[in-house]
Amino acid sequence: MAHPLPQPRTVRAAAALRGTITVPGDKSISHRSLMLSALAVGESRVEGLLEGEDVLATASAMRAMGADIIRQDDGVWVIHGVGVGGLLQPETALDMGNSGTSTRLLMGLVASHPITATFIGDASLSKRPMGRVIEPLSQMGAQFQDTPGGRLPLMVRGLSPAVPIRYTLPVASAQVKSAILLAGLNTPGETTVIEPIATRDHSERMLAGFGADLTVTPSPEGRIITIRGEAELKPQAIVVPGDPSSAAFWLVAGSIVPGADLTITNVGMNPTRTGIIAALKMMGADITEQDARIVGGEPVADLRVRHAPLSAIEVPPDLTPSMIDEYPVLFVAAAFATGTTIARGAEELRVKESDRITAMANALGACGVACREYEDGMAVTGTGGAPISGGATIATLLDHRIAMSMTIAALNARDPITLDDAAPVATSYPVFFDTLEKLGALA
Ligand SMILES: O=C(O)C1=C[C@@H](OP(=O)(O)O)[C@@H](O)[C@H](O)C1
Ligand SMILES: C=C(OP(=O)(O)O)C(=O)O
Repeated sequence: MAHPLPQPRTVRAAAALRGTITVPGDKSISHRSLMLSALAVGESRVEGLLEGEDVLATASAMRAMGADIIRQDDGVWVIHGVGVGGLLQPETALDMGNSGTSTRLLMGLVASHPITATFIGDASLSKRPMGRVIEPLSQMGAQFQDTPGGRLPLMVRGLSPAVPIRYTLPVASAQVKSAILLAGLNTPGETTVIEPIATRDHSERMLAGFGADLTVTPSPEGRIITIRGEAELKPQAIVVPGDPSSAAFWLVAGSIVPGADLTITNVGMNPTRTGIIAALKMMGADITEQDARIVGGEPVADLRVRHAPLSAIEVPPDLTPSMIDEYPVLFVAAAFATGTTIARGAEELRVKESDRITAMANALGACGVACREYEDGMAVTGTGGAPISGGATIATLLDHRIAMSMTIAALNARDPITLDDAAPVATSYPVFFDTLEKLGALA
């Protein structure tokens, strides 16, 4: 969704943050809920769906391909699907806005249907690499319009029946894995993805939950995930847990603002997503997990975070996939730690909504924090808990996570920090500033 005018916003230091808050539904699970429900025959119901722009882009695209998707007044989303193999050719280009997940996963769905679709997106998405899905989906028989560099806009012509493949992921990406598995849903025979490094497993859990014939086998090469195609999906009632990637902002806020004591309820605790909690705890963060339970097949818990002195760490590279979206806010935590935190092995950060290494080095640097960029990560030298200087205007670069991370940094800065454009927050967390206000932090 294009935002015609930038929405600048200035954030000042906050007094002790205290209270109990919730975070919106998980973005990854929300996208997949809509896609799989749209492929099941019958009525699915989704509670707690993230109503952020990225997920709304998925909803519009699934409607354009034939699914009936409505939001009831009580906030429950009701979907009547078309059946696997039943997607219709969209009449106009599919506008994916800012959402890499929508784009790559939907390319997978189109790849094995006898339809053609054109994908377009905003300026940020149009710079992101699509070659990573073009390559395996081409092996399955899909055709892509000639696209030097593999960027949007991109036209995909699917093939039905498509060709099953066995594919080892060259990059640790849940989006690439999911694109192939979704293409495999409508492909005869067995489609296999080998994942040398485990990434978020929501697609596997949800495909199995919808009744697809899917197996996951650990092996020395990595996780071997096989889906038997031409499946029939059964409609489901889904409850989406709170997004741990959104909770991460409050975990860092609670850690760096003196006197803070926050409880975030109903946070998804899928182990493929909780790297940020492990990293913050290694730094000395005071985070406790309460009332661990299972909701809709996913582990959830309430998280309590209290202000605590943080110490620098070397972030273990094996945590990277389970905290890939949380590095910007981890760099903020590092800015308040004692010592120099070093994160390496995270080169994927350079191809997100912005180059998140350079974006955060520039943003924190402008606020007086010493940062050193590496090709695959960053070193950040912290204040030992004292306020950062702040007093800068930050380029948010159509990147929601840069905007929210620097908002959190502003909560313990001597001078206010201005975001040149806060609108991107709506892609994953439309009520982010409402929650800050509720906590009394938007004086
Ligand atoms: O599959 C998903 O839902 C996602 C996978 C990750 O991307 P990559 O697969 O590119 O690592 C993540 O950054 C994104 O926010 C959501
Ligand atoms: C990288 C992200 O999302 P996407 O790839 O879906 O745009 C994100 O939410 O941080």
